[in-house]
Amino acid sequence: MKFAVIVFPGSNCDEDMYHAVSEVLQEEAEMVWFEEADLDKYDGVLLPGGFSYGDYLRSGAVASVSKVIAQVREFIAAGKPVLGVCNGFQVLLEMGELPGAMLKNRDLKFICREESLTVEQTDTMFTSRYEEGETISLPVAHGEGNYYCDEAVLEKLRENRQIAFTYKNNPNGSTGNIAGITNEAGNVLGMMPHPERAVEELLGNDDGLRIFESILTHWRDVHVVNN
Ligand SMILES: NC(=O)CC[C@H](N)C(=O)O
Repeated sequence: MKFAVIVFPGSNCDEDMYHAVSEVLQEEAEMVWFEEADLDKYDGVLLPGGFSYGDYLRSGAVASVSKVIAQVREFIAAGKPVLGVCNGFQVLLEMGELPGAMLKNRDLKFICREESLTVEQTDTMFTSRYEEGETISLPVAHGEGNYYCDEAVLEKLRENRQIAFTYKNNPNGSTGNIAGITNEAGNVLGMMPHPERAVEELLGNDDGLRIFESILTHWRDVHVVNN
């Protein structure tokens, strides 16, 4: 499986994402500068964390109208997997590919620590390797991680089983304790916690690795023909 890690001016978790996929998952990955992307040759797109365009206007707002975005939309429309982490999640929200918006953290402070999460949904191409209801621990690092949506959207997210992860101890004020959601079609996951920072014991925790393994498992199920 071949992944593109999209790099924007101000991305700072791109190397971690690349490491997670190429060194730990041991699949192909390339760093792709947002102006030079040709996403046709990739099977998965990873939108990494960071401060794209210095979080100018709102986090992810400028990146969401940058050059690569038309191709990301085509990639999503083709049903291929797109994972947005932290700033990547913010970009997907600003694109309108995921419902809701991101506000500043409830306490107006940048939060950088491990958080316990509940895996709410395992029937997705991103979470199939977890147990439903399982508690995992992942690092968070954000200033604008307070996920907001109105009651009607929250209801729809619940009904469609689009809530993938919730916080056990809501650190930022997110509606419904939401830490990560998928799109309706199920091929886009946006999440604030950083799975790429928790993929091996050397990093203190490997709870994030199963997200990448789930994507790979799904891709193999669809593409690898057993003779
Ligand atoms: N780690 C990150 O991706 C930071 C996200 C974002 N720019 C924020 O602080 O909210």
